[in-house]
Amino acid sequence: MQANTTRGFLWSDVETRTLLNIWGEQDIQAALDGNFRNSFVYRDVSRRLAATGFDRTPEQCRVRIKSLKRQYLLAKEGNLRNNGQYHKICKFYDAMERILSNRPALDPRELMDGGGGAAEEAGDGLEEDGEDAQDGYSESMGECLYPAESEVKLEYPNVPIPVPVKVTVGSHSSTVRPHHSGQSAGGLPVRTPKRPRKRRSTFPMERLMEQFLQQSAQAEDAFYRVEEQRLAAEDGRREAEHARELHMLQMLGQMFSAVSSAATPTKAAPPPRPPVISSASLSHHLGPSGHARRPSPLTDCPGQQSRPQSTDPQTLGISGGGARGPELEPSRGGGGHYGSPGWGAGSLVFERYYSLGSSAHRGMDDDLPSLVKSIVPPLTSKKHKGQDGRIGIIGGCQEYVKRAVLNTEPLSGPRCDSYTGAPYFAAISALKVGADLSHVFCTKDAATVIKSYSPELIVHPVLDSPHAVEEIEKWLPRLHGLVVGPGLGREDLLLKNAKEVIERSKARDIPIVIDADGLWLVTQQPSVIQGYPKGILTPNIMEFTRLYEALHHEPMNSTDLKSSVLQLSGALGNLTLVLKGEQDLITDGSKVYSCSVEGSGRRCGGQGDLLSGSMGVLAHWAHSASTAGRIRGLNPSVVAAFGACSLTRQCNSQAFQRHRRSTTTSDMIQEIGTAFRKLFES
Ligand SMILES: NC(=O)C1=CN([C@@H]2O[C@H](COP(=O)(O)OP(=O)(O)OC[C@H]3O[C@@H](n4cnc5c(N)ncnc54)[C@H](O)[C@@H]3O)[C@@H](O)[C@H]2O)[C@@H](O)CC1
Ligand SMILES: Nc1ncnc2c1ncn2[C@@H]1O[C@H](COP(=O)(O)OP(=O)(O)OP(=O)(O)O)[C@@H](O)[C@H]1O
Repeated sequence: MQANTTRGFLWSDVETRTLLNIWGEQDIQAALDGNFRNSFVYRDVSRRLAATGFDRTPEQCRVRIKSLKRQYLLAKEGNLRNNGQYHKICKFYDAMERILSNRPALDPRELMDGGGGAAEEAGDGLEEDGEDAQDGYSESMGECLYPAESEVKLEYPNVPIPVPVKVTVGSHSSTVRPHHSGQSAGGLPVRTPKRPRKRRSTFPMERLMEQFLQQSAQAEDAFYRVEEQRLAAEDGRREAEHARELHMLQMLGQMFSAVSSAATPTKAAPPPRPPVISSASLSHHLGPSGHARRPSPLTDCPGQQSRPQSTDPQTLGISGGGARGPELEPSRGGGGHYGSPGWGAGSLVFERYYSLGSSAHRGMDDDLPSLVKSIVPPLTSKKHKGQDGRIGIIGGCQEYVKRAVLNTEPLSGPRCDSYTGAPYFAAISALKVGADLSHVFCTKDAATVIKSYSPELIVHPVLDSPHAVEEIEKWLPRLHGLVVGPGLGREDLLLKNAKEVIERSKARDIPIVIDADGLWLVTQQPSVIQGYPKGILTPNIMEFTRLYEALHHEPMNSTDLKSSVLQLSGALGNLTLVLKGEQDLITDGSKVYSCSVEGSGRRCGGQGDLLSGSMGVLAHWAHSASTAGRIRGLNPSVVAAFGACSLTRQCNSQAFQRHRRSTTTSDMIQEIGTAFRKLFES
């Protein structure tokens, strides 16, 4: 007698093969065919198996066979034969194939409903089959795990099939209730198969695939969630580390300044008052449009008299497009004032110099380049359009107007307020830096022209409409940053509308950058932006001088620009100021930072618009970062200003390397992507 290798409910391969040999015998198959009351057949199978040395109950045999049939069916219908996978699903595929290919069809009810009446008849009840459990089938439930979706293409014989062989029928045979009274040749009762029940069986592979795909998608989701958490944790760790380093550097800086002030007590004394020059003398120095009269913020329009005339070679007018006169070259950028070694002293003023890249800066406590890097939002697939910034530009007009005089001075002639380039430069720069949407609010006539420059811009022809403020205000809830002034012109109506928009934007806490003609407005009505923590002014030397004199009612000291910016910022309620020039001076009234990223000698018009447009985006990012606690101890507006200055200068340098003297602002805009990467993403 063959040794019984059965352990518990597990079927060994030898045992399974023996079972299959018995089950495949012709008489057994014939008895099973079309016969759903088959317990007597399995009793015979069990007896024959016992004769080979394996003790299994009839029910165990039936369940094992059922399981094997499911595996076979799955492998066969899943078309796995071609790719050789079928053996993985049905180990005994070949044996099953050999046996079942002689049968007309495989009865799904044997697989799906516990073998018809057999389960009811089997006195032993159902036992869990270890191997079946491993296969993932639930034998005890008597069900296939695959829900009904696609029909199994199985056929049933219409007529009872005679059973030509003798099968020992046990005492339970009496319980078999044939539908037909006919007898087989062997005397066994032959039953007409029941009308097929409503099929719960369906082809499982599709369902399996669906489940598999669902699970893969879930696994992928879970992976990304974990990955996001990991990145956030990493960010947090880096920020904490950075904050700690900053703190230590600050402490070191304080120690050094304490030591140095103790060593040189005379340094604490106020610097000697430098020679004073007025905007008039500066204008005289710069060109023929200078005016010696000291302006008043309320009644005077100092710039109006010094407005560029067509004779000024630096004016951007069509006729003035030639190269700047060589005699003007040194005066631009303060004629060396910015670089003057004299402006380093003064106990109130802490200087910080930065040049290209974070490694080259010589700052002690505030690592501005790194801070700018830290505010740049990551590019992830999880974001939606608009999240990285929706920026609005207030400016752009195209009209030839006779200007109404705002002061007592006579107007020296018609003035062309026709600026469509400036708002375009600002808006496209905002996009190129990384804003998702850029809106231009301009006059009706300018809109088509601006739109024609770029389809990427959203242009609103509302600035001169009777309901301009209401029209623009509708958009404010959607804007993250506002740039007021590029190409705004100086028409009363437009300035009035711009002023109202600034007021309403302040009420919404939107960062506001004011440049060009917007500064003209501030010169006349400083209160429009005074003390607003999210405001930034970006004057060039002319605009700065006008502002200074309007606020201080005295000529500006142009030899100590650092003190001047501090004073002006203080007078404007610690507003952030950027004085553009050979070095850009940035302050919020507490310290002066200097951005001296190398540019070039090329000073084409529109560079300021690139600066203000990109600053609008960076201001949004910086304030968001600050709200999220990623910038501590430093005014976010200062960080944004420093970022935009570095970027503009880097663009200038890169464009100049390619185009030399023919460099234009459009060439610089082309460089924004690479310049940004080089400065902030390397
Ligand atoms: N393509 C365009 O449409 C452009 C339009 N722009 C717009 O033109 C309007 C007037 O702007 P302006 O800048 O001409 O302002 P202003 O009308 O106040 O003129 C300033 C004067 O100062 C001179 N100046 C500027 N910086 C100087 C410096 N560092 N040293 C010596 N002189 C200096 C200029 O050459 C000019 O003569 C604004 O609305 C502005 O936005 C400019 O942004 C340039 C490009
Ligand atoms: N002498 C200089 N050397 C290097 N960079 C400079 C110099 N002067 C200005 N810049 C840079 O050019 C940018 C624009 O400054 P600019 O003085 O041209 O502004 P603007 O006159 O307002 O421009 P716009 O022509 O748009 O009105 C600033 O970011 C500044 O850093």
